[in-house]
Amino acid sequence: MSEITFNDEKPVDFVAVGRLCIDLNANEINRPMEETSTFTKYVGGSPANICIGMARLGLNTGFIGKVADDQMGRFITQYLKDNGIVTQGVTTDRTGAVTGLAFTEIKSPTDCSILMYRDNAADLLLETGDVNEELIATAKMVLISGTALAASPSREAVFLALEYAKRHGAVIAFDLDYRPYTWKSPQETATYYNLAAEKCDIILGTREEFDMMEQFGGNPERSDRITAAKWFDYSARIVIIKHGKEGSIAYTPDGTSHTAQSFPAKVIKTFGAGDSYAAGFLYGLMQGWTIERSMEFGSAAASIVISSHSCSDAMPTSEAVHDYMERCKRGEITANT
Ligand SMILES: Nc1ncnc2c1ncn2[C@@H]1O[C@H](COP(=O)(O)OP(=O)(O)OP(=O)(O)O)[C@@H](O)[C@H]1O
Ligand SMILES: O=C(O)C[C@@H](O)[C@H](O)C(=O)CO
Repeated sequence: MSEITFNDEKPVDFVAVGRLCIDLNANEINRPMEETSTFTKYVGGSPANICIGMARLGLNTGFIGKVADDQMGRFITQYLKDNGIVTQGVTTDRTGAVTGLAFTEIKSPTDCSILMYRDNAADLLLETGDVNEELIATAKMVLISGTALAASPSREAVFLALEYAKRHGAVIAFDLDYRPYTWKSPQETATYYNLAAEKCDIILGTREEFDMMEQFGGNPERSDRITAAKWFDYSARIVIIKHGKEGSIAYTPDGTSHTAQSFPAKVIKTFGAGDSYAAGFLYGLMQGWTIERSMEFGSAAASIVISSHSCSDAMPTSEAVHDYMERCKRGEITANT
């Protein structure tokens, strides 16, 4: 068992707060975007992907975010509904803001990048008045995502969501989801990330994301243990540092570390790994599994998503993850990278 317990009387398992966007993933892969003609449209944005992942795994989920009053915004809201996600916390911008677009370039399984169109993006216009306290009050877990801290008024909305989550006893997870393009300076970024992380029970990020938060000093060796230890003086009960294909490590306040290896994958593109890992890991915790078992499940979910063309649409069911793990054990799946 992990140290984390959930209030079983609450009807909603999981609410994510933050960005709802569109991914346009290149259809002609293994080439630069200059040579790509067609893209497939998917719902995107890290917290959206995680929430869709949790819904696919069978949990009751809801979302708090803002969409543009356009075809893309309506597509996103409908997709969430079709996946059984409660959308009462999804508001619509009325100022003419647009939907953030992420064009993904897949040059090779290990060389992927994202070209962002995020000027006047609706998701960053989420206001404090849009944060649905009623929905948060019904949730066992609330997840925030770092990109929503990049600008006002979304930044204040996230801090209010944290306040509501604390008030109503939700477990709070923070996926660092650091995207440099939405921020003005590294110093500003680290300031707000650190302020938010102080309030969270579970913090998930890559080594590079934690490096960004530690830019004011204190961990020159880039030690995962030192990174994690800092947060146990605040609210954290689990800190996970992800290392891509090398796997991941979790720390708990008693100083114990827990590791997970990655699963083999026929990688198409690497983005979406972190989101599917988060969904699988948090789902495992909510089933009362150990941290190791939850990390293993998250790692297998990540391998499935990176072996697929999309992030959101490829989020697996629980049966699909278990099946994948079995097939890996039998040696039926080997890595291509
Ligand atoms: N090439 C890979 N092969 C197998 N598993 C992988 C690979 N890359 C990532 N993973 C799995 O996904 C998990 C999270 O990956 P990573 O550390 O890259 O997170 P991330 O950087 O947040 O992902 P993203 O690329 O979505 O932003 C890893 O712990 C691992 O289990
Ligand atoms: O909004 C982004 O930054 C891109 C995401 O939409 C995309 O789905 C992704 O990178 C997943 O991690």
